[in-house]
Amino acid sequence: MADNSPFKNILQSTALLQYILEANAYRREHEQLKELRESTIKKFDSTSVMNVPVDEGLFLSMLLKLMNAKKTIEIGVFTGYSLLTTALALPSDGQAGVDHKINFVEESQALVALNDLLNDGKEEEFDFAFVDANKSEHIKYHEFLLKLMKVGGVIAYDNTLWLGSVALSDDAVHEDLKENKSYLQ
Ligand SMILES: C[S@@+](CC[C@H](N)C(=O)[O-])C[C@H]1O[C@@H](n2cnc3c(N)ncnc32)[C@H](O)[C@@H]1O
Repeated sequence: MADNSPFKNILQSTALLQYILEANAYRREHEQLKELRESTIKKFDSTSVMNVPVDEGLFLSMLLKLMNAKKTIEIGVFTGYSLLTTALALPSDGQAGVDHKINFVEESQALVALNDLLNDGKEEEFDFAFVDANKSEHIKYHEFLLKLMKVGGVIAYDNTLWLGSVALSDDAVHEDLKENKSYLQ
């Protein structure tokens, strides 16, 4: 979320966010994640980048390590910032790199992939899930994930606070959104 964000009302705390990023998050970002973030910005332009922000990546990483998560599921990959964050946070079992930690399912419909996992007998196998795909399907993902997660597992949803808009008046949100219709997609 950069200074040039078009969401004037939604992002009232840009200065605070910038401080968090510069004083803390950027300094702790893994080298490969930095490379991925920069090449994503180069390829798609900075205003349309959908990767999770650096501070959120660090939070996910901390959560995974605290939980000692071993098996996770991610819905909504884009260029893989949160996926690589997760892979780097999982234990390596003595092997180098992260390839062996990722089973990428190339399926444009997450609901199909989730259903396949259940049909393959993966019930109660996952410690952690991160959901960052089609927002209107979140509730359906949730129903599948409840079956796929172990008891005590954690399901994390991106955009839960919707850039802070949940705390704003409808008028303020609409003022931002009318100029940024893509935000609703
Ligand atoms: C916001 S991006 C994910 C960003 C990613 N978590 C990251 O940090 O780089 C959303 C992704 O979900 C994918 N997506 C949208 N609808 C989907 C669906 N129904 N099934 C699977 N993936 C979907 C999009 O193609 C896009 O890659």
